[in-house]
Amino acid sequence: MFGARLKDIRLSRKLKLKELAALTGIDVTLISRFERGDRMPTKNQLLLLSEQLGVSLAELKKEWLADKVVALLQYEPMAMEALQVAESRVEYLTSKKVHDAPQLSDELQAKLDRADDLRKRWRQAQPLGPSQLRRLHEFFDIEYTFESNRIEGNTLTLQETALVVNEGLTIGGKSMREHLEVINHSEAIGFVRDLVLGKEDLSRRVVMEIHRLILKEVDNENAGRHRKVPVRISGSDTELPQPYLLEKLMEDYFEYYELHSKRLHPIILSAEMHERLVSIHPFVDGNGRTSRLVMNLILMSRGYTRANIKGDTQSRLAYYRALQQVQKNANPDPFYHLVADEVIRSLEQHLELV
Ligand SMILES: Nc1ncnc2c1ncn2[C@@H]1O[C@H](COP(=O)(O)OP(=O)(O)OP(=O)(O)O)[C@@H](O)[C@H]1O
Repeated sequence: MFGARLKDIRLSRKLKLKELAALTGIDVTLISRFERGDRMPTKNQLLLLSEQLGVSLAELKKEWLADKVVALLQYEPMAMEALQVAESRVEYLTSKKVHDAPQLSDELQAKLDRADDLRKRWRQAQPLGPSQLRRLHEFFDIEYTFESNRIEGNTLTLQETALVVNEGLTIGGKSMREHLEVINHSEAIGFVRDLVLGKEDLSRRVVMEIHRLILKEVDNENAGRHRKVPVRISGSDTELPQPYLLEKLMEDYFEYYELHSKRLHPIILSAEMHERLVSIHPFVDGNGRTSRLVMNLILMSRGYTRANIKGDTQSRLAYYRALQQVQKNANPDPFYHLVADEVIRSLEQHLELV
């Protein structure tokens, strides 16, 4: 217990109560109450006590926090269950170093610098004429829909995707679902573009709306709603959070964004928000497509062009492996590189066409 520990340390330092009070500036009766467990010090008082007693703040704080948890749970019949739930949340938050800025290698920093140079050139090329803009959109939107849906297993070719989106044609031998996936993804790109134009930032509403568009008519019951069942990612043994954790994890997700949106490089931020969303996996289906659109909303709203992660087998496996590196080894580096490479490639392609 905190009080007993505090008293032990004070006595081991051969200090009387009033001596510690004089050293810390904390009232003598208050310190006596701390030691009896009648009162708890504030964070500031904790710091003063640790400094004057020559004991690490972490050591004191551990006892202090444990007492707070006990005080909260001691008369609750569900105390042990609540602790288990809290434990997995805390594990998630600490493993992701939620509040730390990541360390970037020189190689990665060089890529970010290169992307920023290209972005500057892309900005200088603005504004584009309406017909040029339309051609660019047509070209890159179709390619993006094709690749993102290919990752998910959609079998329409690039040409077929273009025919469905541009001409409204139906492709013989392909399911209704595959057609809807193409149309929906294309609509979701339009939604993201409107957000960028209207300067609307990432938010819960935005994520839910992107997801709703992705699953519209394909699975209306789950479109724009969190899953209520446990899920697995096929071919991966990554443990995904139980449904009852989703609300809190999504709250943390948006809190992370708020805390980091102005601190991280936009490419790193977009990679983080992508990876975090797929690792929470809040939806029964469509998590990948939604997360890739979220990543692109972040990039586009900061003046970059879209990162288009490819759906061929080799690229898909590299993408999955990079995600797995974050989930299993808390190593985001390969995923940062992957996103940075795609942003650079995309900017180069856009610049070639203007
Ligand atoms: N360890 C992992 N291995 C593979 N995919 C992972 C992993 N962790 C997260 N994911 C993400 O999960 C997505 C698959 O989830 P889900 O099937 O819900 O999404 P989808 O949009 O329907 O499909 P897809 O993302 O394949 O297009 C992958 O695309 C990837 O973004």
